[in-house]
Amino acid sequence: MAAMIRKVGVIGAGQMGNGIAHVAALAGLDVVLNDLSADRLKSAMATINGNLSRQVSKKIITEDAHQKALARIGQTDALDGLADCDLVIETAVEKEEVKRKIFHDLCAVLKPEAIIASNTSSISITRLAASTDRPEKFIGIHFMNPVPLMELVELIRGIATGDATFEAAKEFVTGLGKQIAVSEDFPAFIVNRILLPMINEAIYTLYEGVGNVEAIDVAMKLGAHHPMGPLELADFIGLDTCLSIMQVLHEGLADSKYRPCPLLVKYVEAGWLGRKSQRGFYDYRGEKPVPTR
Ligand SMILES: CC(=O)CC(=O)SCCNC(=O)CCNC(=O)[C@H](O)C(C)(C)COP(=O)(O)OP(=O)(O)OC[C@H]1O[C@@H](n2cnc3c(N)ncnc32)[C@H](O)[C@@H]1OP(=O)(O)O
Ligand SMILES: NC(=O)C1=CN([C@@H]2O[C@H](COP(=O)(O)OP(=O)(O)OC[C@H]3O[C@@H](n4cnc5c(N)ncnc54)[C@H](OP(=O)(O)O)[C@@H]3O)[C@@H](O)[C@H]2O)C=CC1
Repeated sequence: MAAMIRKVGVIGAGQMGNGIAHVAALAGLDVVLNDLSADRLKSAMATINGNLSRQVSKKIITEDAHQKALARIGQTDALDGLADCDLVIETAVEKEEVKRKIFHDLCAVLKPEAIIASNTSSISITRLAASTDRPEKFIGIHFMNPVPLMELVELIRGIATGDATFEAAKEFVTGLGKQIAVSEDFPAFIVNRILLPMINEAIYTLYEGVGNVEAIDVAMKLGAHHPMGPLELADFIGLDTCLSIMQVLHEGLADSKYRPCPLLVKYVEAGWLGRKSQRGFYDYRGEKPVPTR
């Protein structure tokens, strides 16, 4: 584990923040999880506890490791609770103005030698770095969902990211037992540059009536051996996040092939964001997910 990274701050206690706190604590690091409300933090701790228990019942970790990891995670609803962290990873919503405001406020309280990272799915690391007081200590550390299960983390250097920051991030990620893929700082990096247009095309396939939700997901699961169908995966990622990534691709690469499907826009406008809001391409409110089209 990177000698200099002992305490990790995580901003945003959503599905990614929970996962990052979970794997960092299991790796023996002290973690401080931040979100806007105490209620959100309480439910995040319950989720992390449940996910650790799942790993105990699958014999992936011991009950002792579960309890020690939980005890390593502190919580704060104020950014100054992160002041003495060695690394702070931002995992708030995929909206550039929200992230820029967080970095501005964080820099005012965070110790100067600390590294700041964003888990953004798509937004320019160079641009986000420019909203901090330390672009040479800023980097993209992009985990995949669900964090405890997925092996890959993308590392993205902004134009100003220093070698020492890159090496410390690499050591941190490797210490979590993850593999690294290095991506240049272009919209949506590697995984989402390839994955999200596929998901968007699946939504066009639904929009144009080529197949219904079930047919599209079964086709890709059994016909292409994808572990989840593209619409099931979109719900899993979050439709708001999928739309934001497509918008960054569309604007950043100025190519109509990245146009977000109007049906995706409509679902987000309805507040049907997938699993996290209980409704998306499937309705999750009953015992089993039911297709909404
Ligand atoms: C958008 C971005 O910026 C980048 C991205 O992340 S893109 C998304 C990348 N991820 C993928 O493509 C995932 C594709 N799906 C898969 O690989 C597999 O379905 C999977 C690994 C997620 C699940 O594998 P599985 O063997 O079926 O797991 P299983 O034990 O049945 O668990 C499934 C469930 O637990 C989650 N899960 C399992 N163990 C977990 C753990 N320890 N912690 C957190 N979540 C866990 C699963 O997502 C799912 O949730 P529910 O039970 O609530 O429905
Ligand atoms: N979902 C995915 O598959 C992946 C997502 N990512 C990226 O990770 C980030 C988070 O995504 P995800 O976890 O799915 O999103 P979620 O919507 O699950 O969680 C985001 C969390 O951030 C909180 N939040 C919002 N604003 C602030 C703020 N100013 N300060 C602190 N917390 C805040 C939200 O609170 P509230 O709900 O109260 O607004 C929520 O708890 C995004 O940048 C996304 O692109 C990266 C890889 C995969």
